[in-house]
Amino acid sequence: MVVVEGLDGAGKRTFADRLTAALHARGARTHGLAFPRYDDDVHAELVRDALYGRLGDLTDSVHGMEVLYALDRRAAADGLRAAVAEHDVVLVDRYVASGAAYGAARLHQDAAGEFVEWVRALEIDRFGIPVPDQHLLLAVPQQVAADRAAHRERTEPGRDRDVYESDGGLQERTGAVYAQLAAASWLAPWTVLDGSTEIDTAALADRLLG
Ligand SMILES: Cc1cn([C@H]2C[C@H](O)[C@@H](COP(=O)(O)O)O2)c(=O)[nH]c1=O
Repeated sequence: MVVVEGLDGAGKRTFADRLTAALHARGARTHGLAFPRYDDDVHAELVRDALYGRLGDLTDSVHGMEVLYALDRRAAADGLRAAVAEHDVVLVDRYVASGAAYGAARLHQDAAGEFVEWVRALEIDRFGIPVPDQHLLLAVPQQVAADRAAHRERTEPGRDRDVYESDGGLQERTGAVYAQLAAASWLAPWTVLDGSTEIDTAALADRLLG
C-alpha cells in the first residue's frame, strides 16, 4: 500500500493518475482510493458533514475530527486489506498521516508530538487499520498549493472549499508537520517529491514494482 500525502492543491490527484497510468503501462494491477471517502457510507458522510460545518462546533475539536476520519478508515479497512491481497499496488490518496499532520497543525506546538502518537495508537493499535508500506509526499510551497486549490474551485463547479482549505496558516503548519513525519519515517518510509516540477512517474513506477 502506497500512500500519497500533501497539502490541499499539492496535485495529488493528477500525480496519482499519472503514476497509475505508468503502472498500467508496466502491466501492474492497481487499485486506487482516497480518504476521506466521498461515498454514501455513514462514516464518510459524517466526515463530509463536519468538513462543511454541518455538525456545529464538532469541527472545532481536533480530537473529535480525528476520531471521525479514523472511523472512516476503520470502516474501509477490510476492503483495503482485500485490495492489497488482489493488486500489485494499492494507491491511497491521504491516510493516517493526514490525520496526524492536519490535526497536529491545529494544536499548540507543545501538544503536537503527543497528538501524532495518539493518532498512531488510535488508528493502528486500537482500530487495527493496516500500516502502509510507504508514503510519497508531494511537497510544494504553501502558496503554490493555495493557488492550485483556488484554480480548482473556479474550474470545478460545485466544489466548495472545506474549512481547512481556506486557512493559509494552517496549510503552512501542516506542511511543516509533514516534513517532520517524513524525517522521522513515521509509520513507514517516506519519499519526498518536489510537487512543483514534473515528477518522473515512469522511474517511480519501476521502483514501486522493483
Ligand atoms: C484523510 C484526512 C483528511 N484531512 C483533511 C485534509 C483536507 O483538508 C480535508 C479533505 O481532504 P480532501 O480535500 O483530500 O478530500 O480533510 C484531515 O484533516 N485528516 C484526515 O485524516
